[in-house]
Amino acid sequence: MSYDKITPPDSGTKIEKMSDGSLKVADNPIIPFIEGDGIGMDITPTMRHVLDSAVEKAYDGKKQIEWFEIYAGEKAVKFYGEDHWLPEDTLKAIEEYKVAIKGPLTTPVGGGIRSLNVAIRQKMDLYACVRPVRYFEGTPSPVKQPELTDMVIFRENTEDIYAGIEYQTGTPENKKLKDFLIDEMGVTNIRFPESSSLGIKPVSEEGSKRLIRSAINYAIEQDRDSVTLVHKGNIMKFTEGSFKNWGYELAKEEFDAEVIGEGPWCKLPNGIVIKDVIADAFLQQILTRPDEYDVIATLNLNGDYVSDALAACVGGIGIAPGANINYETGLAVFEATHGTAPKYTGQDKVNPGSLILSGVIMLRYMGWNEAANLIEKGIEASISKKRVTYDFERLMEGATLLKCSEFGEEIVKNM
Ligand SMILES: NC(=O)C1=CN([C@@H]2O[C@H](COP(=O)(O)OP(=O)(O)OC[C@H]3O[C@@H](n4cnc5c(N)ncnc54)[C@H](OP(=O)(O)O)[C@@H]3O)[C@@H](O)[C@H]2O)C=CC1
Ligand SMILES: O=C(O)CCC(=O)C(=O)O
Ligand SMILES: [Mg+2]
Repeated sequence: MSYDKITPPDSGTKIEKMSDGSLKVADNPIIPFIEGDGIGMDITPTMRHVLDSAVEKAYDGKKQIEWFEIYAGEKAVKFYGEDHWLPEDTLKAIEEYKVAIKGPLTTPVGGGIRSLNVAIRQKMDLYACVRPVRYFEGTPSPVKQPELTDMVIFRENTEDIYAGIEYQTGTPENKKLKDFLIDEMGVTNIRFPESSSLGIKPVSEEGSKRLIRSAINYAIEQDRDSVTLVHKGNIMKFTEGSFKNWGYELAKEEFDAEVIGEGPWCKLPNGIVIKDVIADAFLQQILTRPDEYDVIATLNLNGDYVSDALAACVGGIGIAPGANINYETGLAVFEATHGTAPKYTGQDKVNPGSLILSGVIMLRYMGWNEAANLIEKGIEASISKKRVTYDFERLMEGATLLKCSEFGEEIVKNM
């Protein structure tokens, strides 16, 4: 593949997807990375240092990641020029090297460019946003029993209102759509038609089923107890309600699930329960009875809200990791759940834990479990010694405040 402005490292090997579905990962895979805006400049170098140290230690120097910097966001504009927020080079590199990791990217509110994070997911068709939420012993938490929270969120990543089909009030497109809805579809309940902006929420059977299928497959592989479909189908009957119905249909047709009692809950032959809950009730129950939930499958916007809320239960957004995956093509981009936290940019202050743990999921995806285990051990030990960044330190008694890079060193020391 030829690139316009970037050059892959001289040494290193591409990760390949094999015909049996597995990934072929050499001892020196090339991994593209996007530094990210805002605190990206703080957390990304720390993440790379921790991953490199873990790989070196786990494999006695026999394995090594060959990092390949690619660009998006503000750094892309500096490197490629005005309006080049997501260069073609970047998409090509992700496609060519299959597995990449990124820092957060800024999205302006109410105007300006649409989300580059969402664009990467949509353009690469990374339909499953997988966000595991677990508790690390000793982490400060606002809930009484944070150790009861152990969930893996599967958030649909390509549809829903994130499709960006929106028409601002006052534009000709908005008027055209409104006229169509009122005159041809007989819509009477747009409360203030003259001043309403409009948005469209596409939710498909195919998109819902592939996401729910990946959640059920994960539950089977990881021996989990249940998969819960989280939706707001009482209000949005044909989008969120259909998501729920398609989920049960898939469980029965593809996984031989049997209906429990009157239904609609059902059970797979291996005992995994498929159930559903309305999103607002779910958001209160994750605080009151988190142990009733395990793998979660939900739509894009619900998944966004649920991710940050669950992260808060186990110590905050500073240690909430994520992955964007297409299980058919094998393409995967790993990224933290949090954003660019601009007020902390360049201060070497924030918690790099989210991006480091995203790196841990990436190592597991590559089959490098020994290195992943070392990093988790290092994080656990650093937290239990109360040597932590500001977000944990302000909530812990007797903790030592570390900078972002110092926390990275602490993890390495404790591996
Ligand atoms: N995937 C992505 O790239 C994402 C990008 N974004 C984008 O990021 C920008 C900022 O979004 P915003 O809503 O402020 O959300 P952020 O997640 O960036 O920050 C909100 C708050 O979360 C806390 N926080 C975030 N990251 C860390 C960390 N690493 N360590 C410790 N605390 C952390 C801070 O809390 P406190 O103030 O209490 O210290 C911070 O003020 C927006 O442009 C948004 O669109 C948002 C989410 C995801
Ligand atoms: O793209 C953005 O700016 C926000 C994305 C986000 O909040 C998320 O992925 O959780
Ligand atoms: Mg979010």
